Amino acid sequence: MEAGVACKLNYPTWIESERFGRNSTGSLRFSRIAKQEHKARLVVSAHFPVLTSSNRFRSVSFEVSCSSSKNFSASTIETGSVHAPYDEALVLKNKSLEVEPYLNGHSIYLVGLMGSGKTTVGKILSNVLSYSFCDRGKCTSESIKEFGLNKKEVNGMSVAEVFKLHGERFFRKKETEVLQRLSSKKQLVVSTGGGAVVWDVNWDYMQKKGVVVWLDVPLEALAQRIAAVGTHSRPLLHYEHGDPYTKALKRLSYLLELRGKNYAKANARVSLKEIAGKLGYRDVSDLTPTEIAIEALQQIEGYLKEEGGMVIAGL
Ligand SMILES: Nc1ncnc2c1ncn2[C@@H]1O[C@H](COP(=O)(O)OP(=O)(O)O)[C@@H](O)[C@H]1O
Ligand SMILES: O=C(O)C1=C[C@@H](OP(=O)(O)O)[C@@H](O)[C@H](O)C1
Repeated sequence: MEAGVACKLNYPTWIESERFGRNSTGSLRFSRIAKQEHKARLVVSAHFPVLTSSNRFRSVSFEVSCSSSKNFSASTIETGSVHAPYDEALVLKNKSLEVEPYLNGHSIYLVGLMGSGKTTVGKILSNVLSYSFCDRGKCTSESIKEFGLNKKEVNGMSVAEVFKLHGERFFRKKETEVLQRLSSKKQLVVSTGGGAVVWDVNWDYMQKKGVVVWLDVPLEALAQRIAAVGTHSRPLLHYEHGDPYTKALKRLSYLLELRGKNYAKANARVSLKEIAGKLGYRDVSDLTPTEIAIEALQQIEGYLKEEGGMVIAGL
């Protein structure tokens, strides 16, 4: 009987379709009742190892045991291993469902140096949580579109032009005005500008109904990303000389020294170095934006759990 039941059940398909969670290593048990034949209960115990950058599949070793309504003592009918894909979209969705009750409508404000992925990761978070995405001021939801300020443009001018015509202080004041207006809204993911952390008043606005998350990316990785897209839209890099990578690295090192303590005030920190280490990757550039978004949710959950849930004023 056992062999017959076992043949009809495709364990690899089960294993691939089950929720593995995000732990880098661990084990799971799950069971199915086979209704046909003799009402047999099959239990699969699966053990999965650390992910490596060279292989986004997990080699899952499993043991299948079977018991029936007539014979309760389980006997092992098969052991083996399968290659189960790591479905990051599914893991992200599951994580967002887990975090939502703790988040309870709090907005998420992403902070970090320019190029740290606030826009890229922010869009992923807003999609999975069904929150509006705001690239500083301009949001995807109609009701808040009137803010009309976004990263690339201020009143029709590029950020670089605003810096040139009106100076950095004018830009910062606009940034603060926008954060003030966003601060009364819930269910937003806001990609702030790299310098938004410097003015204390901005923290009051971001934390009024929001959790602040710092995307902590190594400087070399940031410089590489910026060099790949050019420095034209980031006026603070124009002060330096050299090729785009060198310009970015020099200025970002200076900015990190200046702002490091401000970023460290964030409620949750997403360290790319730490995620890469946890997942067994050699380099932070192996991380996908979705993997970073998953870690962001994980850190937000940790923070909110520690804070005893919904402590943010006004929620
Ligand atoms: N995890 C990542 N891996 C590789 N490139 C990334 C990653 N996240 C963002 N980028 C790239 O880096 C650049 C800056 O990202 P962006 O999201 O605009 O950063 P920010 O909004 O913090 O300035 C973009 O070209 C983007 O495609
Ligand atoms: O670090 C900063 O002070 C700035 C970062 C830029 O935004 P990103 O962080 O989106 O690049 C932009 O706001 C402006 O160039 C100033």
